[in-house]
Amino acid sequence: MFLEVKNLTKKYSNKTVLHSLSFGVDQNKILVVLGPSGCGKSTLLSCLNGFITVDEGTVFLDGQNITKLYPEERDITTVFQSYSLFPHMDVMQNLMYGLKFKKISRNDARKKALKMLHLLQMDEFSNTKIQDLSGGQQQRIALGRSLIVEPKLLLLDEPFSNLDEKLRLTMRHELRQIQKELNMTMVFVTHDQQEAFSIGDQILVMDQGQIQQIDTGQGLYSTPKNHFVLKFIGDSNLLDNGEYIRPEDIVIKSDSNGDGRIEQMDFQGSTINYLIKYKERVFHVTCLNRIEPLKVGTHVDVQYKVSKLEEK
Ligand SMILES: Nc1ncnc2c1ncn2[C@@H]1O[C@H](COP(=O)(O)OP(=O)(O)OP(=O)(O)O)[C@@H](O)[C@H]1O
Repeated sequence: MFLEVKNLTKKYSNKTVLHSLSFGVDQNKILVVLGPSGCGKSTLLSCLNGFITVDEGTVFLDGQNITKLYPEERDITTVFQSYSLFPHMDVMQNLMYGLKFKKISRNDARKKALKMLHLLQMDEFSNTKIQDLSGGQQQRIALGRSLIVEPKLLLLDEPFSNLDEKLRLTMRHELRQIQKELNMTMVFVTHDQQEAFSIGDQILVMDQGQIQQIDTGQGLYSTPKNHFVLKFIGDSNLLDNGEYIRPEDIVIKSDSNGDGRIEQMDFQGSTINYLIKYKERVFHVTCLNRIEPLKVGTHVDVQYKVSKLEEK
């Protein structure tokens, strides 16, 4: 494993925030750390980049034990939610800043910065002042400034959460393109499961400082290991004994003799969400928008597929 974390524990004045975490990330892959607010995501990143010290455990990067190194001794850069660019410098100066501490000529630094601008699709902004950039453009430059020093590991702490929905989608796509182009290894923190699905090669689901499951997005969705993951990832209709039905696993058809009834209809565009009453219970149902939406009060025939948690 390129990044290997073993039994990492972090306490804040006797309160354990990270409980003996062990996981790894292969080279050139993106691990997404996904969990609710306060579960310890940012603390984990700070343990990796060395901003805080760990109480127990080890961190190996590319075979080197970096657990006790100072941040500047680790070959790791971090992109934050706030862009933390230098407002008095222009785009090129911001990009070239990190290279000042590397032994490369000013000319080579300039070439690298121009190449990075091109990769970020921002060629025409080289001399633009930071305050004249939009939020999305600033975050691109912040990303470029971290990437230009070619760190072994890039950490990203909710980097797109200040951007609007559409830009977030674009940035996710662009990040994956850039990651492939530069062969970067990344740990990306988010509380947004759609973001985790679209970015992560692997997703580490965390709750209260404990790893709940590490898997691909598809793996988490199709085989959640416990109730937390089941409830946190996607929507589901919980039954008894660890059984559940995903909303898309219920098929409804208008049928005046059917024993289901539409209680609510929520039009979403490409999909339609329904609440149906069936056998004295309420179920969430998601259908593709292929037929005319069923009206509240319509009786429906109900077919479904039940899934089961491996652990209860
Ligand atoms: N410097 C600190 N001193 C004491 N407790 C802290 C400190 N920093 C974080 N904590 C606590 O540690 C826990 C984890 O916080 P952390 O910021 O890592 O969570 P998070 O998952 O990143 O949350 P969010 O998504 O809201 O940013 C929380 O209970 C928080 O209150």
